[in-house]
Amino acid sequence: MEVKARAPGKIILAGEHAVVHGSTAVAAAIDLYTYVTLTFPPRSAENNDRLILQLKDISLEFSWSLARVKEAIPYDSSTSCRSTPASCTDETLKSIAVLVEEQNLPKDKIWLSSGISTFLWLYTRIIGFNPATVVINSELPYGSGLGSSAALCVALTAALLASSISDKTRGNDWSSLDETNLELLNKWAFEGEKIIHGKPSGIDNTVSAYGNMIKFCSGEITRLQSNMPLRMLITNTRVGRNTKALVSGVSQRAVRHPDVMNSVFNAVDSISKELAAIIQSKDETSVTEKEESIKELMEMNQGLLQSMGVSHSSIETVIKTTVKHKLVSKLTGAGGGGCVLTLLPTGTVVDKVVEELESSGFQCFTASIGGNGAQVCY
Ligand SMILES: Nc1ncnc2c1ncn2[C@@H]1O[C@H](COP(=O)(O)OP(=O)(O)OP(=O)(O)O)[C@@H](O)[C@H]1O
Ligand SMILES: C[C@@](O)(CCO)CC(=O)[O-]
Ligand SMILES: [Mg+2]
Repeated sequence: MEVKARAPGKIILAGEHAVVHGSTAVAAAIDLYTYVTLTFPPRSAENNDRLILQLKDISLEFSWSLARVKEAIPYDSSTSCRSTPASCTDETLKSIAVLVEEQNLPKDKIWLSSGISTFLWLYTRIIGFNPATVVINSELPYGSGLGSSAALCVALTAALLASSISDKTRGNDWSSLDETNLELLNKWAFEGEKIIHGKPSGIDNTVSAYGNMIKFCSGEITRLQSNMPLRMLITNTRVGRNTKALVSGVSQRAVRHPDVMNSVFNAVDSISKELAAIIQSKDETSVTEKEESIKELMEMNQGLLQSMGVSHSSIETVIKTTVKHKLVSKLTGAGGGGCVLTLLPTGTVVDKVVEELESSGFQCFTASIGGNGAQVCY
């Protein structure tokens, strides 16, 4: 039996980091996906005692004997049920880390360890100790602020949950999960994100699961309906970074300067709320006026992100370059490198700015904003 699932990456239009501390943030799905294909071998097959993971786009394969996995991951019946998402304990995570170490990841791919640990946790909790081959392929740059970790957790969980849904309509079309399964999927994906991010807010897995555009605050989701054209240029600085470390850095700054950081987080909250209101507004305000307001909000958000300590010289270079072309930019996702968003007001011609950014070694692309969430195909 084979099940396929896909989940999109995302951009955060406003509110990253502050959202971890209870502020509002606004995020949208983009049309770049992570794909997961799950195949269960027939009982008679040769590899029916193994769990195999293939990362297609980076040409890596991992394989565990199920007996070894069973031995390493403590079995606790209270946490091994598909319908009750649970957190991975520190003890279990240590055992899983040993299973990952045994695969001897190449030194330059050590950053994949948390993703592989998350795979083992989600797989064994949702499916149990059954043999399968899981193939993962992603269109998203890894660790660049476009939610590669969340797309992995959401697509993988979608495939795992879908494999045991009895009411399957077979065919080649992608279909969304029903609300109940979507809610369950989002909870499991959040547990996966915890392994990769440490202390995620849940916004990345939520927008990847539900798609479209959302306003998110302390786990509360408001689906947004955009009433204006919204085009963004995405520039990947190609500077690698790690969301877990950046989130932890902001938390440490908040411990050192609680009053200042609370004011910063409150300001971000207001920015996100105002941005959501502009995007949804159906009043008489012209698109140009709305775009001017969004520009200013993005500029202020970037300033506050800088004061949280998550900007980077490469991000500043992108911002300065786009300002020369009268365009406004902000980092998106965790910062520290990764991707930068540049608002493209109606009628903007991007050729010149893209040329200048790419000549500095950055990679530019546009993506359609606010599309599908998680989908499955049987
Ligand atoms: N397709 C994948 N296969 C295996 N591991 C993955 C995959 N995608 C992401 N990961 C894991 O997620 C990590 C990157 O997650 P991280 O949260 O740091 O960045 P991001 O999600 O791309 O950006 P952001 O969180 O800012 O949106 C990688 O180091 C890897 O461990
Ligand atoms: C930096 C952060 O706010 C967004 C990462 O895309 C972390 C999170 O919300 O989990
Ligand atoms: Mg992430």
